[in-house]
Amino acid sequence: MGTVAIQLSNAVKAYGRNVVLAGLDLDVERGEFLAVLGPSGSGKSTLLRVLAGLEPLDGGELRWPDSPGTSPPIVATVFQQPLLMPWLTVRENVALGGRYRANRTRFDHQHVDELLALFGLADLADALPEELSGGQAQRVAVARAVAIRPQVLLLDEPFSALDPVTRRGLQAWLRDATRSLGLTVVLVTHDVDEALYLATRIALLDGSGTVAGWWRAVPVDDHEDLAGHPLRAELLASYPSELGTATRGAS
Ligand SMILES: Nc1ncnc2c1ncn2[C@@H]1O[C@H](COP(=O)(O)OP(=O)(O)OP(=O)(O)O)[C@@H](O)[C@H]1O
Repeated sequence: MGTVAIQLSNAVKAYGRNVVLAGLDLDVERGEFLAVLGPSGSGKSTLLRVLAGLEPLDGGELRWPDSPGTSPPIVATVFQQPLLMPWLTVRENVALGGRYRANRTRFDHQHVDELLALFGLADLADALPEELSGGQAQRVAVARAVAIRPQVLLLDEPFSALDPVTRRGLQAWLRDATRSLGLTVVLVTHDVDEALYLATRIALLDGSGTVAGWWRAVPVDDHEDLAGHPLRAELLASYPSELGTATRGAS
């Protein structure tokens, strides 16, 4: 196992009588791309909010073994919707991320320009969000998140609202971008193929608030190779058909 960046132990989270995380253990290794799979309502978004520090736990512990002292790593989160500031240009939206970091009052123009170039947004720098396609807007959202120079990037189904072709393109782009930045990534998704294309490790939630199984994965280079991916059938067979009905676990 690699160096553990985030460790969640025996996590419990309930909304009233609805117990969403029921003693869940999860670790995130530094530099990995972890995909968390699970059916709708299994607690993926809740788990991500817990990892982001946006949601307090009712039980258990969140630790950052790899960080100095007890301070958490710098974590950036991207949600299903891009949530861009509609009155700011692409450049200003991306710069906003960098400005929040360390309470900067001025934009780091060079860093913003580098990100715009890396994310293929240079030509759109002066566009407003209303002029962007869904895929372009989500790229801006990721660039804005990365502008705070995070160690960990948390992604909550960032491409779920996009058409399949755009989605594939963005998956390829995300993989290249996060690799070149050396980020630790946690992606929650209900799409087995998205997990197999992107992830170096996969956790499947069982629909009862714990993890049904873990898999090490070797991402494929081409979407066309996903149909024959050796883990695909196993993951699909293990996938809970509804909440609380995982068919079998895996190691
Ligand atoms: N803020 C909240 N208040 C009350 N209940 C919540 C809240 N957030 C989530 N829940 C409930 O927790 C459960 C898990 O929701 P969550 O959004 O984490 O699941 P999910 O796996 O991400 O689902 P989806 O794939 O549909 O987004 C659901 O029953 C949901 O209704």
